[in-house]
Amino acid sequence: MNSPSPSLPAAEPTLPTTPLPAHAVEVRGLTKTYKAAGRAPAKEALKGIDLAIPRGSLFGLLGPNGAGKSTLINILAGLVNKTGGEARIWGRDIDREARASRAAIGVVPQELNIDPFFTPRELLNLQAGLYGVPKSERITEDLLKAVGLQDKADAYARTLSGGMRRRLMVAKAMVHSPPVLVLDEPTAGVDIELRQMLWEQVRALNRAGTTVLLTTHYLQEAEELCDTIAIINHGQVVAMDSTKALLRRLDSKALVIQLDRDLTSVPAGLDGWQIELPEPRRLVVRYKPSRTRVGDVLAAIQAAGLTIQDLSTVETDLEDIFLQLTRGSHDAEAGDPTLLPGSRR
Ligand SMILES: Nc1ncnc2c1ncn2[C@@H]1O[C@H](COP(=O)(O)OP(=O)(O)OP(=O)(O)O)[C@@H](O)[C@H]1O
Repeated sequence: MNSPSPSLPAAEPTLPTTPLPAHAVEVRGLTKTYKAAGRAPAKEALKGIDLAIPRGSLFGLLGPNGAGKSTLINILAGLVNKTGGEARIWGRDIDREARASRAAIGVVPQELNIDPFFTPRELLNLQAGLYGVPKSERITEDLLKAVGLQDKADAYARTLSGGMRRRLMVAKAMVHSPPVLVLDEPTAGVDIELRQMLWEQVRALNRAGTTVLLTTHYLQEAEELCDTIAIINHGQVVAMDSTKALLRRLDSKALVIQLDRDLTSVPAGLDGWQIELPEPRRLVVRYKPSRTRVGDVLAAIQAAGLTIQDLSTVETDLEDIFLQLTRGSHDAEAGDPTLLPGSRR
């Protein structure tokens, strides 16, 4: 497979020239209530979302199932009508300047709905036509190259592999050179190799100037790829910060202690600690570095008559923060925040 080229078509838009906005996307007090239908009651999917996505960022939108991510993206893409609030894409209001705001965004949906009887070149030209891009301004060949599909430019889409189809979808979303690209769960269900490749492609697009907004269920994906992250839960933003700051925010560490003998339960002398015994010879102690010194933890272990054979510390990761902020909202994802190292992914 060809690697996507890092040199992608310039992302700065051919929209009427006004000063570049500080924020590629700005959302204020956005609400959405789906009306009651049949027996289904009305559903307040977004309850006043405020979001500011810096121009040039690689922004991750995280949240458990049903948090409102798709609703938010679909409102930005002009596919769902909001109930209240405001949204601007590249400085263009989605109501008052609907055409301009839509021209500023490209959306890669989760489903790979590609017409199997078109070739990638035909498909991109067709899409460019839909966006009214004149033939002389089309960037079909650049896009095919950028996503590593120039060799497949004239092959029927049905003969493309899953990975190629995904890359074609990214190219399709870029035909009108939008400065903002939205990817809905870009690597859902893809294998590790393809995921790495798609990440590299997303990074390349971002380096070339495109602001990227992606939703993901994979916390590792957000942690590795995104410079800024918003976590939404029950239709509200519960955290928005740089990935680094978010990771610093949780004052928590885990000490993993290997013992010299098997235990059947945590010794009574350690009752006051947040402690678990995932294996007969392994204790995991969670503590707050701002309040507890690691020496105190070790002293307590020794005072309980245990001999430490080996130990290591585990830093907080995004999963801890996610679980802390969305705890109780979703059975499958909001489990015990003291999930043990090694049992997470
Ligand atoms: N067309 C609709 N009519 C009624 N309710 C809807 C509709 N679309 C979404 N909802 C509800 O709105 C809430 C938010 O859904 P949304 O799809 O935006 O969440 P999500 O975060 O994208 O979840 P997922 O990760 O599962 O796609 C959910 O409770 C969902 O059931």
